[in-house]
Amino acid sequence: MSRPHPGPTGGRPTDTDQSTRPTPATAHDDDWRGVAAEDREEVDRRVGVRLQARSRRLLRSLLRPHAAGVLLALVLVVAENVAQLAGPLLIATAIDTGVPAAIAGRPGPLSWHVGGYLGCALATAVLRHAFLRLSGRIGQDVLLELRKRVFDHAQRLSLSFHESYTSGRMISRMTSDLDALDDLLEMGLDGLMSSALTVVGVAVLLVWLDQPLGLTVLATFVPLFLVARWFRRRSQSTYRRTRTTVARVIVQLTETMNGIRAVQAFRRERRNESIMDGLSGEYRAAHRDSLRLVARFTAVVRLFGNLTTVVVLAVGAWRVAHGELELGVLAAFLLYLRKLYDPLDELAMVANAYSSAAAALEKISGVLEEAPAVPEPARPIPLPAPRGELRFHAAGFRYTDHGPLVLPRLDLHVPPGQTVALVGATGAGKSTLAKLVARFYDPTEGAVTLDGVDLRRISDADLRRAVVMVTQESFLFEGSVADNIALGRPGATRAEIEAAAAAVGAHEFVSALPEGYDTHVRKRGGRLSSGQRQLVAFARVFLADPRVIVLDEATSSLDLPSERAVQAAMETVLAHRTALIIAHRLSTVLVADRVLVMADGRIVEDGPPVELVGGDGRFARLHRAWLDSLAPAEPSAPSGLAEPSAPSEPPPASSAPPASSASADTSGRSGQPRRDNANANQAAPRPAATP
Ligand SMILES: Nc1ncnc2c1ncn2[C@@H]1O[C@H](COP(=O)(O)OP(=O)(O)OP(=O)(O)O)[C@@H](O)[C@H]1O
Repeated sequence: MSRPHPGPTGGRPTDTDQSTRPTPATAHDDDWRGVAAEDREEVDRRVGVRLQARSRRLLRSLLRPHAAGVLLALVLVVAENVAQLAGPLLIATAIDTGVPAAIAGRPGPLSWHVGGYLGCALATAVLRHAFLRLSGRIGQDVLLELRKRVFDHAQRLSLSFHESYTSGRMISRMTSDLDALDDLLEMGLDGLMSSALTVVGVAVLLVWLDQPLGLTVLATFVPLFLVARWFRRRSQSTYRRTRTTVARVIVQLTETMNGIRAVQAFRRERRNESIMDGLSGEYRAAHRDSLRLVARFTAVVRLFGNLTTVVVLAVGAWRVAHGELELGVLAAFLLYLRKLYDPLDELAMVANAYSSAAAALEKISGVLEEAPAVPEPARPIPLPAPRGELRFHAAGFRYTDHGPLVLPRLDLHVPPGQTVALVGATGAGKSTLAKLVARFYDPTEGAVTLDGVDLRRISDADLRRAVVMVTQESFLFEGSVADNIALGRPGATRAEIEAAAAAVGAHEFVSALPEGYDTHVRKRGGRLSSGQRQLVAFARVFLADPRVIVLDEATSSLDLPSERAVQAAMETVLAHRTALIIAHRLSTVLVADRVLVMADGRIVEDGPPVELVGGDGRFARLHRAWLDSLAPAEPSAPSGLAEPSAPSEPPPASSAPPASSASADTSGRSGQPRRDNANANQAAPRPAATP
């Protein structure tokens, strides 16, 4: 099920799953695995067969735990159908024997027939009720299980999968696709079982009642079968298209709503409207095509039904007139005919729901088949007390199989407890390096180790305990402030949560909130300011107490007091830990023990910050360029360096860090010598705060 494949999601087999790595000979055969064939409306026979087999496997695995229930449902529906089918038979014998006997003064047989008919009617009602309850419960249990499987699996799929798959498509799998399956389970189990049984039962009875007429009716099944086959083939691609187009609508909706601020800020409403109109039009067209198909199919089935009734009536009447057939038998025959074609109509509906659900299952099973690109090791090496020593061993990385080499063979050693600031122009590879440390991705070549152990050999639990990445977003989940801090260490006591908040200086503002630590932060922490959100995120990390922190430090949006508070909190959190900081502010760069200047995925300078600033390397030039940019009268910054954002606006350290200003607001935690302190105090604005 979870066999890795070289798909668009970047799922790469690792050394932990060598045994299942596809060989080159099978690479072409794998072009349908996972979500690889998801956007294809037309698939060749080979792929179609495999996709259907995969869907069936999933359905079987979902139904297996309910085997006993499904069996009981089958028994109930068979019994119900028997009871229902007995009705016309009782009427036939009542007409042919019961009524004449009653006319002759013997009401006994007719009363038996009437009583039997009543019993059958009651049994039908009771059995139907029991069947519907049972099948409804099984259907909902199956859906619950599938929803849970998809959600759990999606959470474990790697960042690379979600980056290319998008949340909109995931939502589509969890909503409209599951709804399609719900429709099938709701009406399908009932419709399919009772219709199929009725058709078979009626067919047998018709032949038993009168062989020539029965066989005439059965002959019409041949063209019906051909029509059904045509419908099934056509509906597969139509429903595949319906599922794909509805997913596109949801993707567009999700993207628009997630970026509603940007949409309004850039007046993108018109453009979005035309995109949405196009996508909705495609969805409507696909849906309309499927409805047309159903309309044609049901109309043909009806036509067959009615034509057959006409033939049976004509032939039957002629035979009754010639004494070859009893009137009661003809009446029963015509009643049964109705019972034959009504379920055929229903079978058409079931086939419709089945095609829709099959297309949905194809997509859902594709997601479930995706393997995490960073799988848990089968035999992890325990890391109970990590020291925090990081090493890159000729680590190379590309985001996609054929994409550019973003990090070409990187060698790096970070001793335990060292604070390393990563600087460099945008796109230099800082975040990529940081993400490899947090194991959001595995290196394409080489290895990254923690305390000498390849990250791929460390269990998720150990790795998450040892390494924590804090991103710029400081993502807060819905829930209270305390809940959000406790994410760092689930099960932490209230006292521990408050102590963590106090350690990073968050206790004061949290206590001042209307309900203190129990205050609900609202969606994405919308109730808190960005500085407060960062403090909560730091408290979370402090509580988690990891050995290694990877920090994408961005405080450019903060006002001065908030930035100071965050800076102080950060220093508390970083103390005695190995830290890799994507430094956006010079204050951070200078408190680091070491600066790595990156360009094109390589480390081009490496040393203590004061040394680099004092030298004549890239970092020093960047620094001087920024200083130059602060003096409008003087010549502008030398070209060929990362440009400061504007002459009057200090750039983030990741572009050009000004040493001077940073010294003014750092506490000197690192104890590094400050060769530029004299400069610092006269210097100008803070680099990342307001100019
Ligand atoms: N998910 C991704 N898929 C494909 N390419 C990516 C992805 N993320 C980053 N890249 C590419 O990798 C290179 C390095 O990006 P990275 O985000 O590591 O740079 P960075 O130094 O952190 O930049 P910034 O300071 O702007 O965040 C860039 O060329 C970028 O386009």
